[in-house]
Amino acid sequence: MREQAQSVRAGAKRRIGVMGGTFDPIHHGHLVAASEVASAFHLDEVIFVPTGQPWQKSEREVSPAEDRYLMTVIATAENPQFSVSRIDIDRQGPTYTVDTLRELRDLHPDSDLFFITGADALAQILSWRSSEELFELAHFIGCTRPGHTLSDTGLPVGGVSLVEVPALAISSTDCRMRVAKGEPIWYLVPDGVVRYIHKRALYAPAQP
Ligand SMILES: Nc1ncnc2c1ncn2[C@@H]1O[C@H](COP(=O)(O)OP(=O)(O)OP(=O)(O)O)[C@@H](O)[C@H]1O
Ligand SMILES: O=C(O)c1ccc[n+]([C@@H]2O[C@H](COP(=O)([O-])O)[C@@H](O)[C@H]2O)c1
Repeated sequence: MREQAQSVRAGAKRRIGVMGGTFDPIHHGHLVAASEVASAFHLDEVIFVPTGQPWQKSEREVSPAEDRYLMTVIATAENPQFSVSRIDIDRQGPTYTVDTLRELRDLHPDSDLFFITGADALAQILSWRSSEELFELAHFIGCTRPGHTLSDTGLPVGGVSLVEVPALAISSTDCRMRVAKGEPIWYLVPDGVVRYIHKRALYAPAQP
């Protein structure tokens, strides 16, 4: 029976989760969402893809891509199912998910891609570049997030699944504000990320 299951699996396509984000900084809300979706959708792996230039966040200064990339590596290092890709930070210009998914499809032609997003990002998806093509490249999985309504209204039928994940009312904005005010972020982000933020003096108020 076990051998049969393995042979079925051997012929199956790999199932790859893609968790895109600015990750400024990465926090436990991101990690729980990725872990829950990996389990619920039987994913073989999840690739975290830090954005290069998040064009819909252009109204605020974003930390250097290299810092956001390294924090994401630190946060995911212990999980053998998780890895981090540089494709978006190494591409020039604004980051568009359609480019991310095209590149990942070319790198993993025999895999099915599942793009993982929180309720807030899912609600904006029709404003993303080439949004109609996105649903041909990947299946989208929207996760619940405290303070946001999860809905697939207006999105292609069959192109999106909605998943309830354990609620973590954590945001990168709140983490940045806490650091700026000298408040703790222990247990909101992985310990190594707390130490990295202090080492690089990220989010600290500018010196007069
Ligand atoms: N607590 C959370 N629960 C579920 N999904 C989340 C959570 N925080 C972020 N996400 C999702 O993770 C992805 C990347 O998010 P992002 O890096 O922008 O973090 P953020 O906390 O929303 O940042 P910011 O506060 O700077 O806007 C998005 O799809 C977002 O919806
Ligand atoms: O493709 C787009 O036009 C687009 C616009 C806004 C956000 N995204 C992607 O959505 C993901 C979450 O973005 P953010 O800004 O909430 O960190 C991340 O992978 C972004 O690249 C993509």
